[in-house]
Amino acid sequence: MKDSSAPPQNAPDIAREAFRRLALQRTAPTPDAYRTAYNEIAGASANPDAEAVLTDFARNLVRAHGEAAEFGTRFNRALETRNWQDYGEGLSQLIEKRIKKSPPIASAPVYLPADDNQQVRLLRELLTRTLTLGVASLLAGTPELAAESESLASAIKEAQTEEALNDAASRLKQLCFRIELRSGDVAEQQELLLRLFRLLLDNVRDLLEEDSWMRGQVDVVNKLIAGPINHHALEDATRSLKEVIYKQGTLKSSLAEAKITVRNMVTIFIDRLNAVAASTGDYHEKMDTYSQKIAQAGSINELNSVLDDVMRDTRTVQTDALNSRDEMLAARQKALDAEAKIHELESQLAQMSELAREDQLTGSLNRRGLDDVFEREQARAKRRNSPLCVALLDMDDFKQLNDAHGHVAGDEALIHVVRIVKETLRTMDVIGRFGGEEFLVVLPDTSIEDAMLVVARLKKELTKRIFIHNNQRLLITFSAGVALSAPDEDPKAVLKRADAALYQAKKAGKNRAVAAD
Ligand SMILES: Nc1nc2c(ncn2[C@@H]2O[C@H](COP(=O)(O)OP(=O)(O)OP(=O)(O)O)[C@@H](O)[C@H]2O)c(=O)[nH]1
Repeated sequence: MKDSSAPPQNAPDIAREAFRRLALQRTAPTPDAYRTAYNEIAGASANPDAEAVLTDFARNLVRAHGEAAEFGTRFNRALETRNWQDYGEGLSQLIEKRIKKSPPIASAPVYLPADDNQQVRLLRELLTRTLTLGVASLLAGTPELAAESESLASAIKEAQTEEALNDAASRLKQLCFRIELRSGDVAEQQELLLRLFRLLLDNVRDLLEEDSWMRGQVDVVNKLIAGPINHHALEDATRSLKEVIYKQGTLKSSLAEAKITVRNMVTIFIDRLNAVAASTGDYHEKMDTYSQKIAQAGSINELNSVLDDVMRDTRTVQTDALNSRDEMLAARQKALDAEAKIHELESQLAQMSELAREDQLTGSLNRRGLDDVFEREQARAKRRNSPLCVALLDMDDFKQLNDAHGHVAGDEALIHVVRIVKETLRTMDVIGRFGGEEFLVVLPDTSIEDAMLVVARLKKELTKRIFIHNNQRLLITFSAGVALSAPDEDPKAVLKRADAALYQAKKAGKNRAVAAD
């Protein structure tokens, strides 16, 4: 059943109630009177709580002081007379007054909550530390950016207002932008420097082609700039470069000293020869005079005195000649000693240079050394029109050997293989370490058939001279790819063919050699 005291809910009911109210009040149903009645009924019905809210608001204002209380009284009046229009106008005026009274936003500091919650405080502290300790020290090379980072950190630490924080945020953005620009510049500069350095090294290398001992130095520097440049690599390379420079410097100065000694010896030698030539020349002249005097001598006494002169002069020449002979022998000995020293020093230099081409573990050549040898042998093969072969050897199941017997056993096995290869091959054949457990053997003046026989001989030798580790006999085998180099073939292409043949050998069951196409 419908509650007759409840306000009407829908439009037809509200309209009916409006006409009823006008009739009861004996008011003429003009459009204005009808609209007022309708709105009154509809307003109460649409939001029965709105009036309560407005009443509360007015009541609170009345409790305030001054102007606010005046507005409260006005609203109360409007409520009593249900003059919503006046209430509305009053509200607008109140809002307008409040806004005008407030100072302009720019100068109104909006204080941040005094008690930032724990996380915000932590974040603020982290940002400050990042800027002072991290970013500023990374920017040590750019003092103005480092200073800005530190000043920004203290600004963030002290920021009390939203405005101060906004200001810090835009400074932070600006700083990031400047750092980005700066690091771009540094990376570019570094790249340019490296390129320049490489160019310089290449040129130096060309100039030093004949001067083999200097190549050791160039190789170390080349290695340094080839890989990824990190702190460790830089330290290692600098240390080894210093060592090489120091050793080469010492040898160079000893070599220079030895050369000076030889030169001095030669000078003395020539001086002595001159002295002998001079005294004997003089002697011959005197002898001519004496033989004339002898021929013209008219008496024994005269002849005796001439002979006395001859004897005296002869003795002088003999003494000079003996002195010269002793001095010359001594000088020759010194020259021989100096020459021996030069040979010794030169061979030391050659060894040092070889070191840069040598694999430290096995003492065979390294990749760089192999490149040089292959290039040299290819040129020689072309000149002599002789065949040149390479064999790429890869240890079989080496990982298994490492896993079962340890890495040291693996290392010793590699050394063992190199020793056997060196002892089995001719002196002109060369072995070098191509990669971890891969070796390249360069076989000059060898046809592909002979190269296959050489590899078979190596295999046999490895089974005969078995590798022993911790009193255990371990059989080491390898697979091989053998290739004949065409006269002008790019070394990379030869190796690629050898590698493909090696792959075939592995695929076919390992412990075998395959000749490349
Ligand atoms: N001890 C030692 N092991 C090395 C050295 N260089 C490479 N190795 C190891 O050699 C193993 C090569 O493994 P793989 O490439 O799987 O070859 P593999 O086990 O010989 O197998 P196959 O070639 O298929 O016969 C790896 O375990 C490397 O760690 C080295 O200098 N010393």
